Amino acid sequence: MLENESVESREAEEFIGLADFVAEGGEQLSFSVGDKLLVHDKSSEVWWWAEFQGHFGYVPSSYLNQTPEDLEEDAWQDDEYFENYGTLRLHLEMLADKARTETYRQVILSNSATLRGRIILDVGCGTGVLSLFCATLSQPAAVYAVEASSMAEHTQQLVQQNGGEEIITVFQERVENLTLPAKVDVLLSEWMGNCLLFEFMLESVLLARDRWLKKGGMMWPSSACLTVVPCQAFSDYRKKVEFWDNTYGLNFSYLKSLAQKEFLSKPKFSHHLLPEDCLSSPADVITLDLLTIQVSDIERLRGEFRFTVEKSGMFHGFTAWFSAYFLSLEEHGQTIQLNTGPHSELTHWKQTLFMLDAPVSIEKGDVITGSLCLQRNPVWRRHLSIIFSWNINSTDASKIHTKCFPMWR
Ligand SMILES: NC(=[NH2+])NCCC[C@H]1O[C@@H](n2cnc3c(N)ncnc32)[C@H](O)[C@@H]1O
Repeated sequence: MLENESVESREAEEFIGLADFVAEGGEQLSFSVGDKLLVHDKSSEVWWWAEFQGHFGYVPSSYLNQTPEDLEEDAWQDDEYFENYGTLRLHLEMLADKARTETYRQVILSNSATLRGRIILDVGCGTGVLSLFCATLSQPAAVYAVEASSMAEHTQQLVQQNGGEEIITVFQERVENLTLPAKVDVLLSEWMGNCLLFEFMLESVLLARDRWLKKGGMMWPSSACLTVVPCQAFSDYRKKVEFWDNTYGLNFSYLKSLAQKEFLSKPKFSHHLLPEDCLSSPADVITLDLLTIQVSDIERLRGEFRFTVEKSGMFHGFTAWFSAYFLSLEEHGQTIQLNTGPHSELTHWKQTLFMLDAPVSIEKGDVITGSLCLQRNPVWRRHLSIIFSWNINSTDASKIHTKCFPMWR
């Protein structure tokens, strides 16, 4: 053991667990999200020799994150985050997204009578477009438009130039640090990131809800869900991996494993999934009730799925997207849905593609069962890991495949 320790104690690096890992077989080492492990040997790409609480074993490198020595930048990366939102680029992208912006406009228009005399909080108002919809399409008593970035200075101007200054008060502040004049009847926000949670602005929305939403108040969106479908992705796989088989007549297939690691280990944002590439009907795997969900719940969200393949083809991976639902303020009013999936009008989020390391040929009637886990990054608080576990036509635990996709750290 002494010899082992002297070898082990050399150049050990500290890493942090991004998600729970359950060892299969004696050689592997189990750990939970947030655990700090000492990695002694990274000679293999995929499996590292690590130590945790005096035990040694192999751990999957994709489940580990380097712990920043001293977190010189804050874990929320707020400076960079709010600097980005202080420029027009992202706001133009969101405002140019008609499906997104028109849905919110429709929600306010169809509830305009009931909004009369109410107080509305717009969390992360950006240019103030939603607050201006409230002030021009209905007669609320007040709208509190909260925006932490420097965009708020322009928002003040836009409110004045669109006749909203009687109703709308703009606050340039993080909503968590804010004292409002009164509690509110409606909390309105467009907080959804890629795969629903990325950026974790939802935490700010929930903290604002807990502090400022009146009992019986309305959350808009009221609920949201993450939807998943097994899919084909021939073009992506051809362009990223098969490309190396024949590169100007040369055989570069030696690079394919590097290509898999570089291009397939992270999710692909802004993927445009075509309906014909869906291998089965999609399923809502995770659903959030925005009135009752707690901040602690969003550390780790998990859902199961079971897909019956409806067409033979190649199983390249999974595609995910989200929907948001807006309950009516009127007793029997109609719920409005913003669906960012392949069967709805394209939005700026598009969909997110998660590719398997190697595609699997699949037949009509095959059954893909498994689970999806959204695990918040224990260090970088706006990031998460998405872990897919699945198997095909079997419930035999030994045949379960698992892949952990960091988004992004
Ligand atoms: N759907 C998204 N993924 N992002 C769109 C909304 C993001 C807007 O909310 C602002 N914002 C984000 N977090 C906060 C916060 N805690 N307090 C105030 N404004 C915020 C941010 O500056 C930006 O203008």
